[in-house]
Amino acid sequence: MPRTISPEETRQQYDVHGEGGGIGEYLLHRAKPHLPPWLAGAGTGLASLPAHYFWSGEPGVTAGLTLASVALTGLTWWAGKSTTQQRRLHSAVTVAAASTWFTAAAIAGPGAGPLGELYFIGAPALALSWNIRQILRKNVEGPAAGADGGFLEKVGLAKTQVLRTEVGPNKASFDLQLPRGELTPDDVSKNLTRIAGALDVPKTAIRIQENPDSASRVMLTVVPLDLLKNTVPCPGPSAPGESISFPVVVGIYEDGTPAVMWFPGDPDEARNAMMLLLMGMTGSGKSEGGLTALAEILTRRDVIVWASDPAKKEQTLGPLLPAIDWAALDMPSTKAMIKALTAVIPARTAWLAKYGYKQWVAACAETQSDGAPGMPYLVAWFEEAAKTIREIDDDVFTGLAQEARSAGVSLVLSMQRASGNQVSTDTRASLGSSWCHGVRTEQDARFALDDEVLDAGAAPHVWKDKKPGYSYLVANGVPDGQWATPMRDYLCSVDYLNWVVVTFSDIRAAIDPVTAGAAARSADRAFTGRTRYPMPGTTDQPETTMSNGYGQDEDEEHDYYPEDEYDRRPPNGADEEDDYAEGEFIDAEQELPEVDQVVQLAARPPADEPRPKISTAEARAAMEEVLEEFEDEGRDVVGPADFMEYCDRYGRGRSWVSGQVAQFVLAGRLAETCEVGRYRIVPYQAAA
Ligand SMILES: Nc1ncnc2c1ncn2[C@@H]1O[C@H](COP(=O)(O)OP(=O)(O)OP(=O)(O)O)[C@@H](O)[C@H]1O
Repeated sequence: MPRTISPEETRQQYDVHGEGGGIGEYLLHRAKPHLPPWLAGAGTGLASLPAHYFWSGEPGVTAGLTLASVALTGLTWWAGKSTTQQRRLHSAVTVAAASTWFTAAAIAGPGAGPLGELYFIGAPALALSWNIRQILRKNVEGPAAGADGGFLEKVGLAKTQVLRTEVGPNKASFDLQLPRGELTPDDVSKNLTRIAGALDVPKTAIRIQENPDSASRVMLTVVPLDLLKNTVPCPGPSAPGESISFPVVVGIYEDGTPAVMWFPGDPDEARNAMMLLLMGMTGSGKSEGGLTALAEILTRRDVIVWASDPAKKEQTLGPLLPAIDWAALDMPSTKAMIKALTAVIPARTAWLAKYGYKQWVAACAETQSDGAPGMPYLVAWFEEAAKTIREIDDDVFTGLAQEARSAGVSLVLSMQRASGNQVSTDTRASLGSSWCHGVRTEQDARFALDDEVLDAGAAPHVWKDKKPGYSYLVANGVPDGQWATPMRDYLCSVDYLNWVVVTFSDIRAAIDPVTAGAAARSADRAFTGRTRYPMPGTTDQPETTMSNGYGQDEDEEHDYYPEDEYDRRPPNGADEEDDYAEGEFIDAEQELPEVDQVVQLAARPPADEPRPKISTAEARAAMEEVLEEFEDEGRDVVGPADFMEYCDRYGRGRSWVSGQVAQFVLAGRLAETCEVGRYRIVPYQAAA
């Protein structure tokens, strides 16, 4: 890396070119730095003469000089411990040789025995050894090459200085001072590929961050090893049962910090509600990333999701459908959802204003002071939005995105390529946040990421579809230093998605009367008759919610919210006939055993006595009670057949009970054993 050129070096350069005076002066000047070892040698020789004159024959001095010689050598060795081993040894040998010779010369005389020869051979040899070290330490290529071996010059950043270096285990950051008025951060961005090439790392390993206070300073970050290359399974909900105003964690950055996004705005943080463009070419992992975000959202207590996927229908959203309030899986219902949103947004904004909220905050979802039910946040998620936009007037989304912010609504549009043909510049601009996965070309990347993010080193076009789940998140609340930092989306297994759907079903918010009323008036049966999907583990068929009077009369708004709207499944399910214990196989050919006695245990219930009608929530609670009773009885292992003995308490058939047992397994309350159909009870604390 370059260093500052000192006045001394400048003068040396000046003199090298022979412009500083005559030859004698030049030679003296060049020799000066090498004279000290010679002067020290000469000084030692000269000092030995008076020392011998005064001290010869004095036994005390002899002992003192010998001790001083040893002490000086020891001190040199000790003092040299912070330097290189080579320099430490060289210094100690020099001091030992000089002090020993001086002691001998002071006692016996410098000319005694071999002392004279030793001096005239040893002193120049030692002085020369120091001169050689000094010459080798000097930069033979001259100051222009710099301490970085000319690296920055090679990559087009000549005269740049490194002000600060920070080196971590897999990350090196350099604060660069560019030559003022000559280079700008743009020149660094233009040269990122050269820098990456020179360092032999991929382009995505290099990023720059401009200094907000100076256009002549940038921070260059190099992350040589790709720590994101392994799939990162979703570690579980980040804030289970909390408000949607908590951050939604969707992946990790390369330094292991979580990648988070915020859906509602926060006036204290000057953060707007998120309107998100989720983009990436086919196979880049955007749908899986979307599922990760949706799964997080669906673990929160005060948010509902409306989602549309007219292209892939149930394929993408499949496992999450039971937790989604309105899933529009064809174009007519998607259009109805958009129409409903245009009515819902002003209705919600008016409600917020009525209760004195400037924008949606967690308190909006609580019961209000006058007893009015709260209003959960609404996330409207449009998969394959390009197809939808082709079918509708694109400007609808522009208006929706602009108005949704103040209505406690976030819009998410997912598409492969937000080009001008697919989505208008206005809509793109109104979305504000983007989550960009691999794309085909740099031009495509520009549809989702601003030039400044690309200039800072973001390069999703390098990934294409070869690195699924790699992404850049440029969203409200994400510090701009992270915008060009690659992240890896968590990958959620279907089991995990099922677990989320089941585990949080009880705390998940239901739609509020204002939103439901406005949607019903606007979309009518498309909303009121929307399909509800059965919980995983049950065999119930998707069910269409009944037309329940949502409709034209505004005064009936509070009636739009029937309490048990979600418990409309027929209480006995469609499978009651199938009400026998697992493992009971009846061989029709086998002869029946003879009856030897009849035991009457209890009066039989009348054959046509209906099962008690209780809601699904009550039935689930009863199942949980039964499980707890088993636990209290000290049973370790149970199976669906055990639960069936108590089916009157749930009023449900065998397949419903089996479904619930499957849900206990998904929730970790029961664990599979090696015996099919038998499950070990996991105590509550261990299951949590
Ligand atoms: N975060 C991830 N980590 C590891 N692998 C992933 C990740 N996300 C996706 N994948 C893999 O990439 C494949 C494609 O992902 P996905 O279906 O989400 O792509 P897509 O961008 O939605 O494509 P399309 O537009 O065709 O639906 C997945 O089947 C999965 O195997």
